[in-house]
Amino acid sequence: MEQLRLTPTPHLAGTIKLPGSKSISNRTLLLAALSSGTTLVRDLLDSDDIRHMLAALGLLGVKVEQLGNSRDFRVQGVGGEFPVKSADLFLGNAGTAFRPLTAALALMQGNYQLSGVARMHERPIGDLVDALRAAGAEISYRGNPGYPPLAIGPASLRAGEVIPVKGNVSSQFLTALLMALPLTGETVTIEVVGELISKPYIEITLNLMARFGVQVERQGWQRFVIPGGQHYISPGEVHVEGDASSASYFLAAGALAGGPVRVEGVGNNSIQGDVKFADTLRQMGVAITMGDNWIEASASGKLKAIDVDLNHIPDAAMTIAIAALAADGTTTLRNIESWRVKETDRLSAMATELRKVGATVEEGQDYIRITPPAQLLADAEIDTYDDHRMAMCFSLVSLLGVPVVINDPKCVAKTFPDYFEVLATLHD
Ligand SMILES: O=C(O)C1=C[C@@H](OP(=O)(O)O)[C@@H](O)[C@H](O)C1
Ligand SMILES: C=C(OP(=O)(O)O)C(=O)O
Repeated sequence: MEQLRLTPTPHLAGTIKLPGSKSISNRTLLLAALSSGTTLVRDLLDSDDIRHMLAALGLLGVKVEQLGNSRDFRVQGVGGEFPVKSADLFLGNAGTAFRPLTAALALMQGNYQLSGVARMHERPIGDLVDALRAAGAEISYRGNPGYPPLAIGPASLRAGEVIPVKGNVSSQFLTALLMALPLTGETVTIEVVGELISKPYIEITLNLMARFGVQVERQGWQRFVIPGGQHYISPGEVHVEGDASSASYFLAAGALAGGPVRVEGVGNNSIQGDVKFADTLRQMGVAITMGDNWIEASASGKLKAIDVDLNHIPDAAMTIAIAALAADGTTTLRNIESWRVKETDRLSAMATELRKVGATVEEGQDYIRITPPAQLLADAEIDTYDDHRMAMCFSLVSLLGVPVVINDPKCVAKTFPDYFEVLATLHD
């Protein structure tokens, strides 16, 4: 097993340029592929999740050209229908590829097989499959009911139905329906059953759909009407902004190790909900400044313990669990049950690994309560569970005065392959 030992770095400052947003990269690739016209996608993220989407689109007959060695890509849209009608797609552990492709392929009148890594086969997809079946899709489970792998056949679409979808397990199911159902050309109503989680991700979806010419009428978070007769049309160019979840590690570094640390690529103009991570740091007493395209964090004394609902920023919320190690008391993160069905059971993993550095942790079904120790334990060997965010989060322990060992650090490849190299560019 590979291990990375990070030595204590009491003070860090500097500026980093963020890699592209995962959520925007994969949505933009799919929308560009489904649209009519050619789209120049600029500053696409370079990571495993995006490679899986690119490979899938290639197998489905979409022409995507990388411009030299840049992260700019030219996507030739297929005008609503993939030319390849039969394909076997492997999508790793990329939720932003698996869920939206399931919905789009369910409408393609072809035969497709979708699979992923073992963990992807433990991540639920039943609520999305139920919703697609209500629209007339033909989808079967090749393993356990409710989970990938899936087999998709030609649909017998039912026009004019109201499609119900549960919103309490993953917002990606609603995102997938929103992106795919305009392909039917019919007016479609999607009704969210129960409380919708991770709401800001739906704003990203609607924003990008609008850029590709498809408008959705919404009544709050409960009802989404896609008027018929709309088609995705390339806007010509889409720039992928920096990843706001990846920004959280550097902003936390500024908060824990003096700073100032500035991230470039997200700011006031961002369409990503995870920029709100900065507000939570502010609540903890961190000094935050923000421009249209940058955010800066620096420490201003000991962090304050907080009790917060973080349902709106489930990914960046993990970084708050680490900031809690530097707080003046017990911090409680609430309404984060979706952590249990992500790259690993993150509530259990976070509790186990925080205890290794000496924290007292209470793990609830949908919350975690963290009390820092008087003295952090040195050289804790942190297991990462093939979860990029576990590795990136626990790297920050080295900013709290003790060395830390990260097991299997390469799992950061899911969203941020050169994370540790970029972290090392911050200086004393
Ligand atoms: O739509 C998206 O781009 C995402 C939605 C969130 O998932 P859930 O809606 O499952 O919480 C988030 O955790 C994931 O990393 C990306
Ligand atoms: C939950 C995550 O990924 P996915 O897009 O696979 O759901 C994540 O990146 O934290």
